[in-house]
Amino acid sequence: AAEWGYSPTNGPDVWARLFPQAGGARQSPVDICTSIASSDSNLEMKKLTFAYESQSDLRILNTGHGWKVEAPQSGSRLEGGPLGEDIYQLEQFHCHWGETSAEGSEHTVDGRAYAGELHLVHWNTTKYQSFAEAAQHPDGLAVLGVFFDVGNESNDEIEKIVSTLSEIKFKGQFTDIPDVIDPTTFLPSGLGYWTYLGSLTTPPCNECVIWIVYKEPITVTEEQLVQFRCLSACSGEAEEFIVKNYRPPQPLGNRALRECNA
Ligand SMILES: NS(=O)(=O)c1ccc(S(=O)(=O)NCc2cccs2)s1
Ligand SMILES: [Zn+2]
Repeated sequence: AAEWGYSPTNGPDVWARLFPQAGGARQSPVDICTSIASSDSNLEMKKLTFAYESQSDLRILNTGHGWKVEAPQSGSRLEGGPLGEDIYQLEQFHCHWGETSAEGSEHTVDGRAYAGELHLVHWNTTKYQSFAEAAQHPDGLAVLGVFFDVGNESNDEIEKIVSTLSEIKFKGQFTDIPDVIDPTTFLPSGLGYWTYLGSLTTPPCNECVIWIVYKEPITVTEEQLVQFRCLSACSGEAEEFIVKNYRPPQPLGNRALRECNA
């Protein structure tokens, strides 16, 4: 079967042919129209809380669509906010970027794209026995989205990722990140967020994600994004750089978009 990707022949506009869910009514990402976001009082009451472990030797993989850090953290907990009474556990994190820093995020805010977007993927361990099972249910996954702004300060935690990319230039390659990674450091200082019910933003586009998108971006440098774009989408000598791997916004439809100004 033809491999999905982000080019005109295998990109977001044709995913629904191979992956029917991609044409569903609760797809992600979406454009966050700040004027329709409703500040929902009970989000304020149930504070979103997270607790992560610092881990070293996490495996980073070139998936052919970007890099992904496998971080199954049985000790991590994400709960509260829009997550009801369930506890979600970190499974992996990855990010999306564009050919230039004028684009790259998946979610947009009042039509504005950021230079990239980090996704911390969690699954509902209260209700489900595995990540794969959770991904088959409407409340199975919770993904924290963090926007990237380009600035002069290099992001030290992202630098730990960047420093391994030369070892995983080709699709299928993986290596261990020697540095200690603390996922908390990826989060912005301001913890206000928007939340809505959506999907995976890549095939199979399962409609199983409770999205939590932080309002405040974190800063990375242009050089760090340039390094992301040097990853190859192929496993062999042929070089096809992963210069963009974001899905454009999908219709919000009649979904509620809520905000919490933590
Ligand atoms: N951009 S995003 O955070 O919405 C993700 C897209 C894919 C993700 S996954 O790596 O968790 N695979 C999901 C699965 C594949 C098959 C069964 S579940 S997370
Ligand atoms: Zn993602």
